[in-house]
Amino acid sequence: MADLQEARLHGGAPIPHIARAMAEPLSNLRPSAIRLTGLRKRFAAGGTVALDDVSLDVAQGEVFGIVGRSGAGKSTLIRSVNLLERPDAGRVEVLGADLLALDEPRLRGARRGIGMVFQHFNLHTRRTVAENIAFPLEIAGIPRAERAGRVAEILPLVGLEAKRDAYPAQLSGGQKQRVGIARALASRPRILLCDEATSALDPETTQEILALLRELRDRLDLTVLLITHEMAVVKAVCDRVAVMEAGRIIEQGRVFDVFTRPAHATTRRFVAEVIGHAVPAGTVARLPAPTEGQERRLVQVVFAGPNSTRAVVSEASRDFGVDINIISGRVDEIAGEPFGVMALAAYGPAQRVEAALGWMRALGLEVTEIAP
Ligand SMILES: Nc1ncnc2c1ncn2[C@@H]1O[C@H](COP(=O)(O)OP(=O)(O)OP(=O)(O)O)[C@@H](O)[C@H]1O
Repeated sequence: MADLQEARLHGGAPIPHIARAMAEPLSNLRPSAIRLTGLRKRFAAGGTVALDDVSLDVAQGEVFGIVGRSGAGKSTLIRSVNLLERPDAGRVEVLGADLLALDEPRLRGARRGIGMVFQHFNLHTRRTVAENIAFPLEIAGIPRAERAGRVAEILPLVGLEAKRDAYPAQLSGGQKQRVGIARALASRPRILLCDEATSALDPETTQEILALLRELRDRLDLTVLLITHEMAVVKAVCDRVAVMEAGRIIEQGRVFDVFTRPAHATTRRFVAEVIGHAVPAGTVARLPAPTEGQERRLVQVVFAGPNSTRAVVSEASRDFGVDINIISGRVDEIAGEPFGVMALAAYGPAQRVEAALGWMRALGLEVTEIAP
């Protein structure tokens, strides 16, 4: 019961090992790579507001995800970072440069430091893999010999040496996206923007591409900003995430914190898609009713950090004299940290049930009521 005593000593505040898990995010330790301030964008007078006062700070070396439903403003936001979309108001700073203040030649230079990967790869079908990768360098006027050198440097990074002379039609979806990533890296950017880069891929290939992005981030010290409508992508690859809705960022934070403590209802729905803790109504209907003098509380318990594998249910049941029925449960890993979620039905005299749930909360677990 060491954890319980520790939790009591700390009066229900986050206990030290959980506080440690929430330690300094990368964003506080490294300078900013992308800083967006007060961005606004409306495509037509009286039309939808695509960006409504959006501010965002992405640290160098981070993989930062923007998640939101269709129409939330994600594409407009990511395209604002290299000014493919010009905001009506606000400030766009990339690696310290104020992009909106640059003239055209300087903006072209700044854009070479920002690679972009697209959902549908956008490859030239009549060019080979090597020629596709070299294409942006050709446009930038880089001599042939140097282009060849860069291509030779990049191909092994994306695992495509053997496909150098293949045409896009001869490649799988995952290989096509590797070409898309290689092409984005051709100008040796410091920043990679990924616009739904895995949305056209099957789940297994998605995981491969996401792993590649992380590996490239580590090897090349890239900053990666990606947009997605899938929380599973965020879970697999991001360090931090911002959730967008109707042109606004409604929540942002470390992926682990957003998954374990989503503050906004929309975020909770996104998180539920991945960790699947919704309890079917039929299951709830079949649960036994509480007996005379007892109550039944349906709760969702989120286990994070060191307590994710603790025998909380049996401890609570034994120490507080309540019966606990496990309706559903799973343990997972998010951003390398253990994480579990369970739906429980607790039966017993009201005070004892309340004490058991209070004890779980004091351990640092998130306990929320599920509507019966
Ligand atoms: N070129 C455009 N002209 C007019 N309206 C636009 C244009 N581009 C986007 N919009 C509108 O701006 C809003 C935000 O769109 P945006 O594409 O940024 O959202 P999204 O989150 O990326 O969605 P999706 O995943 O469907 O692309 C939407 O209402 C959309 O209809």
